[in-house]
Amino acid sequence: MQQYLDLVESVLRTGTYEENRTGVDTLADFSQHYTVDLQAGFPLLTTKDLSRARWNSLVQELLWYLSGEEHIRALREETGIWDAWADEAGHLDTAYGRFWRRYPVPAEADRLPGESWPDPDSQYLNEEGTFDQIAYVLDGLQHNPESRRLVVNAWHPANAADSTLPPCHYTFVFNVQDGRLNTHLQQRSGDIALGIPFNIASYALLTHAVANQVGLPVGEFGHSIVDAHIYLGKGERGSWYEDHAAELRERVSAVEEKSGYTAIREWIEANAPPDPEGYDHVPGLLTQLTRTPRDRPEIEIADRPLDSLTAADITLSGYDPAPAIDFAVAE
Ligand SMILES: Nc1nc(=O)c2c([nH]1)NC[C@@H]1CN(c3ccc(C(=O)N[C@@H](CCC(=O)O)C(=O)O)cc3)CN21
Ligand SMILES: O=c1ccn([C@H]2C[C@H](O)[C@@H](COP(=O)(O)O)O2)c(=O)[nH]1
Repeated sequence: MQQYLDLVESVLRTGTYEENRTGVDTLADFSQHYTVDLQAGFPLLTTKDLSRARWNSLVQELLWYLSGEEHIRALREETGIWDAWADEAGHLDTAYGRFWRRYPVPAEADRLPGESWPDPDSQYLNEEGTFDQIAYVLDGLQHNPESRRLVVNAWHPANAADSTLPPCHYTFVFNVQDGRLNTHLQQRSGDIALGIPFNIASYALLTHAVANQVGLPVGEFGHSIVDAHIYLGKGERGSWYEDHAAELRERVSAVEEKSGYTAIREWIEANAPPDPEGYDHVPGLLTQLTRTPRDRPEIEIADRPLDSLTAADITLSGYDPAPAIDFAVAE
């Protein structure tokens, strides 16, 4: 997907050196946006291999969001990608599905005069009194597809203020135009090497699943990322970039052929302190920039209700990626 390579290149070309809570410093760029045509194939990156365990992690993560579960007890049987942020019992400070499917609604006594809230027998309310945003948007797409209010919000300000990991992808909107289902995602913070490839594929998959459900063809995926960043490594490796970010920007800006990215990688490996664990994502992303995106794979999702979808209902075909690249996750 060329849009991903353009994003990587843009952060390398204009990003600035920033510190953050993880202790792994970043090169960060403000406000990135792109759109992807979902009719032109499924946007699973082909410039690195995301098949097998990685694809399974991605699919299971989306099914977990849709399950509405606030814990990862079932998810962690399938993948370890959320383990570092959960406690022994599998609970998280913030779980996407909890807010997608069970957004808290004020108790009657806490409602202000004149405010509108659903009737107790509303089809969107769960038995516990929470609001099912997915049921709301599915119903809207079926009965009122021209609506411009088909928003799902994972951000609860009071939870976010206290959480160790508030949602990164925090609001999405379905928007039907020209008879096609578009999805726009708003993300406050994006880990370009690890999180973003998952986020793109995950929301593309969600768009296909919802499109199937409501009988619409897929349209486009639009993605806005506020703090788009590349992790630079721990300790001395990370701080090496503080003095070399400007030179990196110049070198990337001057590249004319893909082989130029290999030369920058060699310059880093020859000069920067070692990074045995792979917390520096720049070399692996430069490798991806040397690669040409291949034809996109296709996705097929069995025709069954969203709530009963399993991984076996989702089939990826024609995926022919370049070799895998390992990146370590900053916690
Ligand atoms: N720094 C950071 N980046 C993230 O992308 C991220 C977080 N933290 N914290 C919460 C979630 C967890 N997510 C993650 C966590 C790990 C991988 C990861 O390690 N991916 C590997 C392979 C994973 C596998 O074995 O399936 C990859 O190569 O894509 C991806 C997304 C996305 N989020
Ligand atoms: O879906 C996700 C989830 C997380 N991320 C990344 C973005 C940041 O690198 C970290 C979160 O750290 P904050 O300090 O809370 O921003 O996780 C992602 O890219 N995609």
